[in-house]
Amino acid sequence: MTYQELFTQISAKKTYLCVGLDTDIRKIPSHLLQEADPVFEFNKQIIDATADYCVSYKPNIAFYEAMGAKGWESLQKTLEYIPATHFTIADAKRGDIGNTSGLYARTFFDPTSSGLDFDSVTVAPYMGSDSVIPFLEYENKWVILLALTSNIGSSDFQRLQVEDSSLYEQVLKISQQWAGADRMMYVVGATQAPEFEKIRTIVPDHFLLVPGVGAQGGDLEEVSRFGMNSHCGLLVNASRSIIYAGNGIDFSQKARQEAFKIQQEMATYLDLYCK
Ligand SMILES: O=c1ccn([C@@H]2O[C@H](COP(=O)(O)O)[C@@H](O)[C@H]2O)c(=O)[nH]1
Repeated sequence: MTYQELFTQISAKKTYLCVGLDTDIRKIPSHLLQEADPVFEFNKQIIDATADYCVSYKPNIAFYEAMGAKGWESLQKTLEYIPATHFTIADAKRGDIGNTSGLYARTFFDPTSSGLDFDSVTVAPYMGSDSVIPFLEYENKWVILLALTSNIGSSDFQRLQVEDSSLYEQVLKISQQWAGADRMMYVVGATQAPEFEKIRTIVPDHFLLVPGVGAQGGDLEEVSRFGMNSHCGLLVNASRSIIYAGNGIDFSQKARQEAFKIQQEMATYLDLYCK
């Protein structure tokens, strides 16, 4: 999916919500456990219930890897079920020496090899350019580079001062030599709202993937006010607050209501701040 296609979806549906498919078999409603593939059945119902109100889905790969071969199978079926109109993110946080990164890229971007055909993958910048560039060798695929994450520990390294700015700002500056806003996004946590204004001076055009609203307490209004650009430029992720909004037979209805609530709020912010 291209930058323009993503913006077209956002404008048409008045939402920049990304639903996180962090599906933990220990947390899904018990009536699904009798299904042949409970994780896929859960995801399928969540997707059916929320697709109208979001533009993106982000399975966090940890939740699938933890289940071994069966988890990879559920992941593949889930990815195939997501409508082509929705931008897909493999939240895998990979990155290694170039030779190995090439194999990670193949895992998420080459369906003839792995069966997976994601639009994008999250990548850690720590090992530098040669660890990221192999992901960019796939046409029409995106790298989403970790910049300023939502967790407390983000200050351990990401906010360390390097020359005249913090390490995460250097990540934003230097990585722009590797790809433009049409192929690269950045992860910035919703819990870091005061930083968004500064971030927008460094990367005015890029999309930011923003996890941390809902369960982590980030403020959607603040993120939107300080982070939005003229092409929206935001994909705001919520995982647990949507997919586990209910735990009974009506779990998907509850998820739909939660996604609808966020979409309604986002429609207001698009009118106010997408300029
Ligand atoms: O900085 C980051 C980067 C990634 N994540 C991931 O996003 C979701 C958030 O889930 P919630 O349930 O909405 O809190 C999850 O997959 C994280 O691993 C993040 O939270 N922060």
